[in-house]
Amino acid sequence: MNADTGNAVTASAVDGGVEAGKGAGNVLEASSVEAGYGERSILRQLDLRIGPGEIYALLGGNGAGKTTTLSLFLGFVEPTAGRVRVDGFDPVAQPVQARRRLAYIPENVALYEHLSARENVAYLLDLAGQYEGDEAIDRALAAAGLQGSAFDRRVGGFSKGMRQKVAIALALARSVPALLLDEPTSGLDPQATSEFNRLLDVLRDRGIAVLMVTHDLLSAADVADRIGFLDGGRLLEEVAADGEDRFNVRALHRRYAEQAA
Ligand SMILES: Nc1ncnc2c1ncn2[C@@H]1O[C@H](COP(=O)(O)OP(=O)(O)OP(=O)(O)O)[C@@H](O)[C@H]1O
Repeated sequence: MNADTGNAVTASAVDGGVEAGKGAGNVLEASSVEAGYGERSILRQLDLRIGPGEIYALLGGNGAGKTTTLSLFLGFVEPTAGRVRVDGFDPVAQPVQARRRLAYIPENVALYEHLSARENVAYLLDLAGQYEGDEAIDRALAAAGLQGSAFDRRVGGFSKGMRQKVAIALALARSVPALLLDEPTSGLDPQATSEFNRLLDVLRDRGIAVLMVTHDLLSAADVADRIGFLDGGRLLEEVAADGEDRFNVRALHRRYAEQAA
């Protein structure tokens, strides 16, 4: 995918304030969706619903349609049947409203390399017409787990984990109800992965609906509230976290390996 965090922000700059969402219960919703590229059908009867404060991990082998699912919510792929909503708005028919309610964090976060973390967030918020002073930005950067000493450093030298924190700070400062993540833990070491997962806990506490596309079963089992398995554009199975043990990781792994085979 080519979109970056800035695209969503820029597109949203034209829309005024974010009024209460129209989606009753579900922030991200795909119902009986058929979608593809040209004549090629990719997503088949896709049903996906993610509520406020819910973290949903979408797993599936290469080519299963995970990124296409993210593209649906971003309005880059138009369904040929069914319905897609972001906080009640149709991403194709109402792109400005839908994108204003959405933050998208790609596998590699694109930032302005010569600007500091604080300047990046300030600039992107300003473009969105949502700049409310540096104090709010500092609060968002701190909530995203970035160390204070990094606020004024150019992001050019930041690790993937630090760049994600800047992008999440932007999402927090924009007060978006929904967040899309594309393979957020690929290339992160176990400590950075664990830090990232704890950051998702913060997003859950703030009531943000998170759709995370990933191959990282352990991370999904650690942080997700529900895990969905996509295969050939169909959602084959959904499992929900249950009790203290949350998920049976061995069973999940078996399931995933069978499906990918
Ligand atoms: N822009 C496009 N035009 C045509 N076909 C595409 C396009 N983007 C993706 N596809 C095809 O759609 C199918 C699903 O791709 P998608 O990127 O959604 O899968 P994925 O589950 O994200 O895979 P991966 O884990 O490899 O990222 C693949 O067969 C892919 O080749």
